[in-house]
Amino acid sequence: MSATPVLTAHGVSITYEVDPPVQAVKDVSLTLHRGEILGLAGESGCGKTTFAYGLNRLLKAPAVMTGGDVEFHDVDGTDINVVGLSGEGLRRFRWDKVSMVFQGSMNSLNPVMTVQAQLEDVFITHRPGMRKAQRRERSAELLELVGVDPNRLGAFPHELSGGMRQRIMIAMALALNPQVMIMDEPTTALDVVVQRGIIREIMRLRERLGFAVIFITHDLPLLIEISDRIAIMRDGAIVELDDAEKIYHDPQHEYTQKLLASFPSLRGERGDFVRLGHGETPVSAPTPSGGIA
Ligand SMILES: Nc1ncnc2c1ncn2[C@@H]1O[C@H](COP(=O)(O)OP(=O)(O)OP(=O)(O)O)[C@@H](O)[C@H]1O
Repeated sequence: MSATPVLTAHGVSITYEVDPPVQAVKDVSLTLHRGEILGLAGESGCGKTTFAYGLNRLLKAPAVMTGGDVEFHDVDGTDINVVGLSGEGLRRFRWDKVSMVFQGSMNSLNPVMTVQAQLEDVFITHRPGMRKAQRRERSAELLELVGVDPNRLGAFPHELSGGMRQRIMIAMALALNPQVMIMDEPTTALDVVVQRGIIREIMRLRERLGFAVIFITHDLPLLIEISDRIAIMRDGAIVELDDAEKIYHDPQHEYTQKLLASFPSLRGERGDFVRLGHGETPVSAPTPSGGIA
């Protein structure tokens, strides 16, 4: 993992303009480094999703960004002011540079279109120069990347399990080789075994393709295992941000300590959840030092 920034948020504040107004995000600053997994943890309602939407310019009324900047530092050296994007610029930025996977995204697949048609749609919209054969080839390659048999390209969403559909959403988010993926509770709706399989896949893909991840969940034990750094959010603000190892062994903020204490399962070795299944041999997972365990 490098210490080169890929996405920077400065003093982001977001309010839902309802009566009375809800200030959901309060002056949040955060730097995501190229290739890192940054976990964002906090109780339900603390503002994680609102902040993630703000990062990717996905906020809709009544949510308003009342302050702050978001900057994307492209691999080609260009800095993009995300808050200032609109129209075509915004369309090109989303999915291409920063993509997003949500908890419920597996249900947002179109029920009357095959997987193939939905993957190809991404290319038709964003890569109009691509020929049909190239689109097909890339769609098959993407399914393979996320561990789904390319023979399933002709399937409709209802013919696939929840885990497979979520993998397909991850394939779509990967389609244009984004430099950042924002994952908001991407596996929460799935059972633990399927969840572990998908998380492992994300870790492997990250190793292979080098994108950075903002991984949002209230599941702190999971974040401790997979993240390089963790930000703890409470009531719209980040109260602590540090290396995962430090958050686990030496949390500074009282709220972080409380949050950790609320997970009695946090007793095993860091990495066990992802690496060790029932009787399985360990697979590669990043360690806090950035190496492979
Ligand atoms: N459309 C809305 N109108 C008014 N308030 C909202 C709206 N959406 C969210 N909020 C409020 O904004 C705050 C932050 O919500 P947000 O969904 O970002 O939290 P979260 O940490 O992602 O929670 P969860 O883990 O449950 O998804 C909460 O107080 C919530 O009630």
